[in-house]
Amino acid sequence: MTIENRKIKVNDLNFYYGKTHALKDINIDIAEKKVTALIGPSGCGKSTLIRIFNRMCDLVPNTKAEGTILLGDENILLPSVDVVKLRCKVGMVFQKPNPFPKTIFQNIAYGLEINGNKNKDFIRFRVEESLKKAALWEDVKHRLNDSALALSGGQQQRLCIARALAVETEVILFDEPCASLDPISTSKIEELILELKKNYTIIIVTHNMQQASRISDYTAFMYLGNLIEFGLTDRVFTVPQNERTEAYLSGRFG
Ligand SMILES: Nc1ncnc2c1ncn2[C@@H]1O[C@H](COP(=O)(O)OP(=O)(O)OP(=O)(O)O)[C@@H](O)[C@H]1O
Repeated sequence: MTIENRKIKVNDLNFYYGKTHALKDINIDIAEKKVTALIGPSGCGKSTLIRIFNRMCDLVPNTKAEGTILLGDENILLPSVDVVKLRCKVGMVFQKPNPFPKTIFQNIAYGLEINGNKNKDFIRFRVEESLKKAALWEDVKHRLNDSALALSGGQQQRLCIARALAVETEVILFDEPCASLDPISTSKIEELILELKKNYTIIIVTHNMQQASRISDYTAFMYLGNLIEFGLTDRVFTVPQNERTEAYLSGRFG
């Protein structure tokens, strides 16, 4: 499927963990400032695919990636890519909120400081701006020096989102961001994702089909390392073209 306003282009991507062929000939375009959901049964390669977009997969020994992934014009799979810079552009939010055991303020300032920002006014401005964008400012503005670990699970997840937004982020990867949250915190994160897509390109892995249909513009269905079907979410959910997509969406496997 051709996407207008493409932010990422994946060409003939194969990925191996040792002998395990986890991603097979993946070709997919990710639209700019839209939400793309990756769905499919356990072990189909969703997390592997999302983790390649900021080279988190490099952290696993004995892996191999083949093919190209263009972010703008840059092939992010090239060994010469500066992964620290890449991870600033392509931020990630995990299943379980993982704030640093530091204050709320320091959690967000950290990414700016390791990027060489020394201007305290700028850092304060960015911390406030990021917390506002993550809909957390009102909750924490009077206690920025409290430990981040004292926040609720939903607040911690919004803090992790704010942390991802503080640097020069263009793409945000969400790997099952609501899996450990209650329904109210989940709906806040969903609202936030819809707000964030005005300015950011978003890719989300989810096991929750309702969530995928509520918040995504495009859906990719994966199975055994293959990309089986990809298209506009409304179309994939209402008239799936592949029988495995249809079986998965109707709860017949997975
Ligand atoms: N660190 C690893 N080392 C070896 N094999 C791995 C590793 N991580 C994943 N795999 C394998 O790669 C394949 C894809 O796994 P992946 O975690 O990407 O699937 P998934 O669709 O995200 O699954 P889930 O929904 O259960 O999280 C599986 O066969 C898995 O066993």
